Amino acid sequence: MEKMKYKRIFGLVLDSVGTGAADDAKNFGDEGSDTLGHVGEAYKGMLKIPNLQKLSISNIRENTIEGVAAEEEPLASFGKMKEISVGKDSMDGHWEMMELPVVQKLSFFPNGFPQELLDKLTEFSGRNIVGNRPESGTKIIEELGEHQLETGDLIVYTSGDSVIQIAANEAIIPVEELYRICEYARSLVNGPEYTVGRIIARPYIGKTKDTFTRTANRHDFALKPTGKTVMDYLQEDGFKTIGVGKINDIFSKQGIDEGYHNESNMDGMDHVDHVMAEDFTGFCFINLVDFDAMYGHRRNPIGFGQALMDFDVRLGTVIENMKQDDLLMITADHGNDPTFKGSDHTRENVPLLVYSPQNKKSVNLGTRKTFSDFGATILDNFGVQGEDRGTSFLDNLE
Ligand SMILES: O=P(O)(O)O[C@H]1O[C@H](CO)[C@@H](O)[C@H]1O
Ligand SMILES: [Mn+2]
Ligand SMILES: [Mn+2]
Repeated sequence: MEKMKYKRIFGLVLDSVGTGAADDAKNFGDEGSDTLGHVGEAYKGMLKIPNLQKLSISNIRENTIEGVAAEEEPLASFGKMKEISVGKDSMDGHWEMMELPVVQKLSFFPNGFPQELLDKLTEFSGRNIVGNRPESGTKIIEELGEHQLETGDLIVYTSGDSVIQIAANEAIIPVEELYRICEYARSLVNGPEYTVGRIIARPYIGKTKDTFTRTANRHDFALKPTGKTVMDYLQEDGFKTIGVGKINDIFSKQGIDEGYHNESNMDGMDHVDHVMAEDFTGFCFINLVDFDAMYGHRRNPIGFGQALMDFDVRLGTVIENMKQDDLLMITADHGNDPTFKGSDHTRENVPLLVYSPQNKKSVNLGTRKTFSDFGATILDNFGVQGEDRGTSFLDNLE
């Protein structure tokens, strides 16, 4: 293939690592949110992310991240991306990156779920339902977990996203049973009346409210992609597609040849190291979810910063291991400012860092009009025709 500039492309999504309120943040009540900026402020100059810094994480911003200087000679090309999908959840963000922006109306449940849905869940599972409101997942198990241990009731809750989340103590509702209930819930909300982005199984362990801990058996049952994605088109043309972490759930495995489940960010980076040692031609799409699930939603800026610093060390290894014809693109799927009100995602622009050892220059890629530019660039590289919903920046990279 004559045009193929890069043989392997690694797309690395730092889940929820946004870089400042998007211009439509007001519509979401998210004006003033800035995940990276506020994590930097919480660290008062002590946030040490030298590899992200080298790649130019502060160069993309109007004000640099505290303690992280803008580089004079950055290693990567850099920019930001703006989201056009109607929501600010992981599914919206990742689908849009793969040229499938979510423009249909999804169902949200700010006042709890409709009774008919709850009745069906009870009938299927033989269990009563408690919760039934938007809430933080760790708060709701603290509140209702002991009740669940006594009664076996299901804890069903939502958030600002289009989600039905079901929390279940593994000791009393086995994970397999929980998954079956979630699959059933999935079948109820694929439209047209209710169209829900994700059903999320939230298993946890522990005997008392102070010791309840969620486990890595979390599983997301997303809406099936409503059309073809960049990964489908790559696969059809014989290029290899690999999903690491939540990617597999978010696309219901559609368009993915080889998938890896992550136990944590560090486990995810182990998978990345493993995949990098393989010889393939194609695209590896990676999601690291701890930033979001463990620190963003928990509104814990110190934990968030530590996760960034831990990731940064592993990023150093990735950079060292990259081959001449590899391309690394680092971005995020939405924001989740750990200093913001509430516990929901925040509508932010996301960083875009694009690095290859073969590139000689650092180019400012500006603010991309849609996350789909990410996928368009991948297709352009491999000479594959897709939906043309984004603008490739391949030719900007030198
Ligand atoms: O509070 P927890 O259970 O982590 O849930 C959060 O995780 C979901 C998926 O990102 C979000 O919609 C938010 O509700
Ligand atoms: Mn996400
Ligand atoms: Mn989240």
